[in-house]
Amino acid sequence: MKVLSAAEVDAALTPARMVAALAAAFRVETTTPPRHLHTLPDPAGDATLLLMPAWDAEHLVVKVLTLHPGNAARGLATFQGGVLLSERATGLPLALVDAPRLTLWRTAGASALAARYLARPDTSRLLMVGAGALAPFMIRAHAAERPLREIAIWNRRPDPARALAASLAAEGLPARAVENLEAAARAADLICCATLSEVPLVRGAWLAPGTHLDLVGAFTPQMREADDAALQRASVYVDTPDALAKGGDVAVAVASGALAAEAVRGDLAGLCRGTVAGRSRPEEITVFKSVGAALEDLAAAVAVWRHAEGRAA
Ligand SMILES: NC(=O)C1=CN([C@@H]2O[C@H](COP(=O)(O)OP(=O)(O)OC[C@H]3O[C@@H](n4cnc5c(N)ncnc54)[C@H](OP(=O)(O)O)[C@@H]3O)[C@@H](O)[C@H]2O)C=CC1
Repeated sequence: MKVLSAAEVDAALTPARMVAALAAAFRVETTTPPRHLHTLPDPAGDATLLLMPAWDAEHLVVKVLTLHPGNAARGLATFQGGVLLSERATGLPLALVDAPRLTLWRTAGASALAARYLARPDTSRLLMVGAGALAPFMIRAHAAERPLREIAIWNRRPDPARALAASLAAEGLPARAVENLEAAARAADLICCATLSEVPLVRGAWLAPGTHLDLVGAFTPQMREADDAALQRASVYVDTPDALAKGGDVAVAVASGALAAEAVRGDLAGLCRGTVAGRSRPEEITVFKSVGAALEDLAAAVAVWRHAEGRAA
């Protein structure tokens, strides 16, 4: 069994390769049983253990991911864990892949894939809300899908936004930090949020016709990145039906009655299979809400393992 580190994940993947693997995975039949979430009591802040299984005809994965809020003070990353990739037919373990890194790649890839169907073809101005671990992956994934003229980065604390803008500019991307969120949101074609915010950051009233809003962060009912008005003005799509019941934003709006569950147009599998229509008009506002799916981990782990084995993707 290969043990594949974060650096080996980076060496194996490109945004285009990741999106292609996800597009293929969403088109075939996979099984994704409900994820397990367990609380691990911890004096430094309760930790969470997440178990996410999925399989298709050839492979199976179980992602084991822990979230220890106390780890920052210990000089360790908050998220730890691995994705165990095995042969479906025999159970033979093939690889143990760095789970936090794989999660960054597949989450960004899923949003970029959704934006293929939901963003305007002439989208050229991206606003990134948040400057944490996911932000550079989200920006690179969206930038690989379309030529971006402007990349604005807003963060609750301005310094991480400035640092991220500088490092992306050094890669040749047209990135700059901004401090006025409303002005930046009004000027954007594509707004991507990846934060831990508990209050709506992006207001529906700010969205220009034709905007695509990509909501990645809120994963509990206590979390929000966009207000109800943003969801009510938009054609809303989700990564998987889980997003209707779990997480913030869409699930919260559906639970409160602010958004009818039937108003949600469909999921990423439907978009990829052509059974759900994407954007239909240039002035339509669209929302994609993701909560993550084990089938994305499966697609990403297989792509990384195949690269490490020297096999074609
Ligand atoms: N949909 C999916 O499939 C996945 C979603 N996620 C989620 O995406 C989000 C971002 O992940 P990641 O980048 O790894 O996280 P990080 O911890 O690396 O970054 C968190 C970001 O959120 C900002 N933030 C924290 N608290 C607030 C707040 N109260 N208001 C506004 N901004 C805030 C931080 O700003 P500051 O620098 O000021 O602290 C920082 O920009 C998380 O919620 C994570 O759970 C992660 C993986 C998969």
